[in-house]
Amino acid sequence: MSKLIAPSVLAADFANLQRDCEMLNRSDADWFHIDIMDGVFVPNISFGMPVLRDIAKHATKTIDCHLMIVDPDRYVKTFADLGCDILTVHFEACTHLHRTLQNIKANGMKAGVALNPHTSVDHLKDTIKDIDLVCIMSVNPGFGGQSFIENTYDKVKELKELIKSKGASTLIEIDGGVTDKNAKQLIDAGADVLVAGSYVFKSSDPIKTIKELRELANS
Ligand SMILES: O=C(CO)[C@H](O)[C@H](O)COP(=O)(O)O
Ligand SMILES: [Fe+2]
Repeated sequence: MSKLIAPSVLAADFANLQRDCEMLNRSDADWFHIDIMDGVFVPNISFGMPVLRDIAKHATKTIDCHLMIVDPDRYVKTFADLGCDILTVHFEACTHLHRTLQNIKANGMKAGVALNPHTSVDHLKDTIKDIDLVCIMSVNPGFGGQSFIENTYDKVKELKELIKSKGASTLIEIDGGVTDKNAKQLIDAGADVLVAGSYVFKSSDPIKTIKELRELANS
C-alpha cells in the first residue's frame, strides 16, 4: 500500500479556509487531518463543529479527525454526521476504550487511537485488533509547529511488532513535527501515514511540498 500524507488543516489560513481546502483537493495529499482541541484535554482550543462542517463541505478526500477532547463518546455521532471518515480518540481520554471503539464503528467510521508521547504502545495490546489506526504523537498534543520527539522511531518499531504479533492490520500514523528530515526514517521504522501541518502550510509552495513529501515517503 502507498504511504499516505495527511496535511493538518490546523496550520491553514483560517481566513482563507476554502482556498486552502481547494488547494489540498488539487494536491497529492491523501487525507485532510483535522485537529479538534477542547482547552481541557490540551491547553489550547482549535475549532469546533461549525468549522468542521464547512471544511467537510469543500473537502473531496478522506477526513481524518483527531479529537483532543475529554469524554469523546459524547460527540461520536455528531462527528459521523459531520462527515468524518476516521475518528481518532486519545487513549488517555477514554475510560472504556473498547466501548468507544465500538461506538465509533457503529457510527460508520474507522476507529483510531492516539498515544501521547508518554504513553507506551503496550497499553494497546488487548485492543489492537479492534483499532484501524494508531496515531503516535511525536509532539505533546495541543499545538502545531513544535519540534519532533526523537524517541518516536523506537515507538513506531515497537507498535509495528505488536501489530504483527497480533495479526492486526492497523495503520500507523505519525503526528507532530514531521518534515523532509524525518519522513523517510519514520516510514522505514514502519509508519503508514504522515501528518504534516507547519511543514506544508508554512512552505512557499504547499502543493510542491506535499508532492515531494509523498514521493519521499514512497521512495
Ligand atoms: O495534533 C496536532 C497537534 O496536537 C497536529 O496535528 C500536529 O501538531 C501537526 O502540526 P505540525 O506538523 O505543525 O507539528
Ligand atoms: Fe493531529
